[in-house]
Amino acid sequence: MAETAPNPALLALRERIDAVDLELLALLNRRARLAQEVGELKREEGSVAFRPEREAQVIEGLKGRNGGPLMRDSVAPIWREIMSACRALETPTRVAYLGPAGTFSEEAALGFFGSSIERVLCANADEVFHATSAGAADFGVVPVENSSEGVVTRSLDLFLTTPLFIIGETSLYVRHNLLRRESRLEGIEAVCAHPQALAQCHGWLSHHLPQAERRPVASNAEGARLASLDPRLAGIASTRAATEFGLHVVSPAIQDDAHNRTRFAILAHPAKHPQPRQSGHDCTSLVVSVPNRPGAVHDLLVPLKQHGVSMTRFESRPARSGQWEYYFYIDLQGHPDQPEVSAALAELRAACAFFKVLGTYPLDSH
Ligand SMILES: C=C(O[C@@H]1C=C(C(=O)O)C=C[C@H]1O)C(=O)O
Repeated sequence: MAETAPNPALLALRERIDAVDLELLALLNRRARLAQEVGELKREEGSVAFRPEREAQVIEGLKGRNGGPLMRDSVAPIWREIMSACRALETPTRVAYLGPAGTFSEEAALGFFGSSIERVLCANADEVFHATSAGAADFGVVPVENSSEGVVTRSLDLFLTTPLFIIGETSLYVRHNLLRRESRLEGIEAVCAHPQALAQCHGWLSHHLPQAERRPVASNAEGARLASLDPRLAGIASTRAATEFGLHVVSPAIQDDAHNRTRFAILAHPAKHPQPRQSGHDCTSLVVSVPNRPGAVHDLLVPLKQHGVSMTRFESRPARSGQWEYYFYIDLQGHPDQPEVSAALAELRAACAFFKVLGTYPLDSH
């Protein structure tokens, strides 16, 4: 297309945008200075910098008051970045998650904390729990549930054996792409990806690459890295991973379920981070087991009904006792500071052989 002379109306509008950007920059710095003062106060009090319930309230408040034309859904990602940058002036936030760069866990971590964080890349979920327990990271991010494949069993099992608790959640639309050094499907001998991704793309792989071996590796980004080294290999990963490893997107969105979503839990150590306060839209996660007698699971649900507390999730996992015993992972709506939630929890505790609150946290505000 031939370049035309710049339209004077366009130039004038751009000048006005530049002026607004300068105002915004000055306002953001005013906000940043206030956050620094908050940081000093918190240091004097010995309290932590990151307050997920406060951040959730800021975002909810602004979404409610947004007069447009900015889209309601644009508010959360913009303010998450602003708050991330402000928080970084109080103290660095070290976040552990499954690496290498380009994983969906990284996307979840950046979506929740914003990009002003220190990244602690881990080889698997066990390492994320370990880094967060041992203090090498302030927070951990692990996948807990996928909308097409169900629970991420390793993460749930690890909740039982560590002192960590959940301080937040975030979910992502997970779009898988077939990545390769070349831009065609022919000649792919193996597809390297995380077992969850291979499962989420099972139908597509059977149809389009029936001969190719499906090779499970530690992460999708690791699969992409392997594909960048060998033209016979393909990976299944995000477009960010394609950029990271210089690969072509041979086929986009190959997951069998168009609405494929993964939910991630944000973990912290209770000795270093307080339980988030009530935000108004909270979730409480528990893991319990019941005595092995008739009606025990029914008895679990009675206190919830009696106190009008909604259950949004009920998942069972084998207790590995060899006795057909189970742990139940339960999500309730509400915060223990609400009297009905606290009463229901006390009755539940009395009905259970094992009872552990995994955390109370603001619902995902995306
Ligand atoms: C500034 C604060 O500290 C952090 C940064 C926030 C922000 O930038 O709005 C909000 C909550 C905290 O995670 C605060 O607690 O108000």
